[in-house]
Formats: sequence, structure tokens, C-alpha cells
Amino acid sequence: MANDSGFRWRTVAEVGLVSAVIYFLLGTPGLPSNLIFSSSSTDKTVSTSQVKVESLVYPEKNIECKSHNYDIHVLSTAPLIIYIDGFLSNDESEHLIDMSQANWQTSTVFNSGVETTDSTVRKSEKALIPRDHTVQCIEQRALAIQGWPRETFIERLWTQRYNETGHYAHHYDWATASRTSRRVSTFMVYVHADCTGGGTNFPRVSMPRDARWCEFVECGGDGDGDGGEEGVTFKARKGAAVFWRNFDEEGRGYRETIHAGLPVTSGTKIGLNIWSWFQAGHSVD
Ligand SMILES: O=C(O)CCC(=O)C(=O)O
Ligand SMILES: [Fe+2]
Repeated sequence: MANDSGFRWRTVAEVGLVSAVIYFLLGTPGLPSNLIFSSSSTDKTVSTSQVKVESLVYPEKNIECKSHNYDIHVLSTAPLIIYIDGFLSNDESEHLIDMSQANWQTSTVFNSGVETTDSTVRKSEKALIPRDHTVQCIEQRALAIQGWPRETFIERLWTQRYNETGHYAHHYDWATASRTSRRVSTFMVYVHADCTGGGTNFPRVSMPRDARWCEFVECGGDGDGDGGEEGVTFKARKGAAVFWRNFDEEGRGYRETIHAGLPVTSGTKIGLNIWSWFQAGHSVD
């Protein structure tokens, strides 16, 4: 009897130990497992790998940037979603377009960790932006708006060009996330918007009630976007940005942040991605 009971207790202890190891490996409790190891997103995010860490940047210390005004409109507080009108000046937008010209390459998606092109998911070209003074001031602005969060860094900036029929199907901006590293926020900036279509759609976010929002979001007759799409569609408006947080304070991904770049029906749209990455314990200098 005593032996039987000792054996049971050992088993319980072993199960407990194994569970503790699994708990540790999986990271934050409550974080859906597909947010931890999944590669379901179509965006390039490589866990906590060295490649990722090396791609993080921080504007030069004591950088002097011209003061710049923009208008903030909060659409939602949980998740935090903000429309920032005038995030970029005209000169900054033109500069980003000039710098992109020589660098356009076909945009890729990640499928089970493999980089590939798939125009049914993402049809556009992207360009890596060199980090000159203007660009570092834009990075600085993106950090300042967020309140210079600790252990949080900007990823290298990319522009993205959509010609007619260009689009980006619904997706999240993260592929992996853990307690110690994740893509905490996104700025989707409209650098050039000489187009029809091309808004950014959030099907799980409710339309704001106030008609003044119709300057920034598509207002269809049925109150749910542009008449065809679910949820909210932000207008592509030159210089403006949509900012949102991808995770709550506990590191749980917000399901409301699923979004798409709707097809451009005429003309060209150029966007700028500014992603912020939380990397616990990391410092740039
Ligand atoms: O172009 C857009 O409106 C959205 C782009 C986007 O979601 C992305 O590049 O991750
Ligand atoms: Fe996105």
C-alpha cells in the first residue's frame, strides 16, 4: 500500500516536471499556440533569431529632427488603433519614393517558413529604405508616438508599391511571438495615394459612429465600411498613417488586428511599413 502510494506520487511529480518544461517552452500562458510557433501569417518574422535581432535599428542618439505636427484620431483603445493624419510631410513622402525607385523587388510571403511569391495573397513590390537623416527622424517619430517603450526597436523600413489590381489579403503582422520577442505594433503609412481602392480593411473592427470619421474611413450606406467590406476600411490618404498595437500587455495577440490592403482599382498606392519589435534584454548600443 505504502509502495503503491509512493509510486503514484512519483508519477505525479514527473508529470508536474514535464508540464513545467512544456509551460516554459511555450511561453506566455493564454497566448494561443498558433501565435507562438505558427507560420500562418504571410509576413516576414523570424522568431528571436539572430537575423531578426540584427535587423533592428534605433535612431542615432541626440538626433535633431525638425518639429512636425500631425493629427491623432483614436478609433479604438483595445486594441489601440489610431488614424494619424499628416504623419509624413510631403517632402518626406517624396524622399521615400525617390529612395525606393532603384530598389523595387517583388513582394514575398512566408508559407510554412518558406519565402515565396503568391500574387493571390500579396501582389506588390517592396523596397528596403536606406537609413539617412530623414528616415531616422521618421523612426524617431514612430518611437515618440509610442512613448519610447523599453526594449522596443524599429525594424528596417520598407516601402510597398501597389499598381492596379495590387493588394494584400487579410493577415496578421506577426508570424511568431513569445514572452521575450514579438512585433508589438504597426504603422501603415500612405506615402503615395493617387489611386482608387487600396484602403486598409479591418473586418473585425466596428465602424465608428461619428460621421466626422468619414473623412478617414470609407462610409457606405450600410454602415459597415465601403459597402462591400466588413468592418472598417481606412482610406489611403497621402501622408496619413494607421497605427495599431498587435498585442495586449500580457503578450496576447489581438484577433481584431487582422487586416488587408484592398485591391487598387486604378492608379498607384505606395505604403510604408513601420514595425516595432519588442526584444527583452536587447540593447542596440
Ligand atoms: O497596404 C495596406 O493597406 C496594408 C499593408 C499591410 O498590411 C502590410 O504590408 O503588412
Ligand atoms: Fe499587414
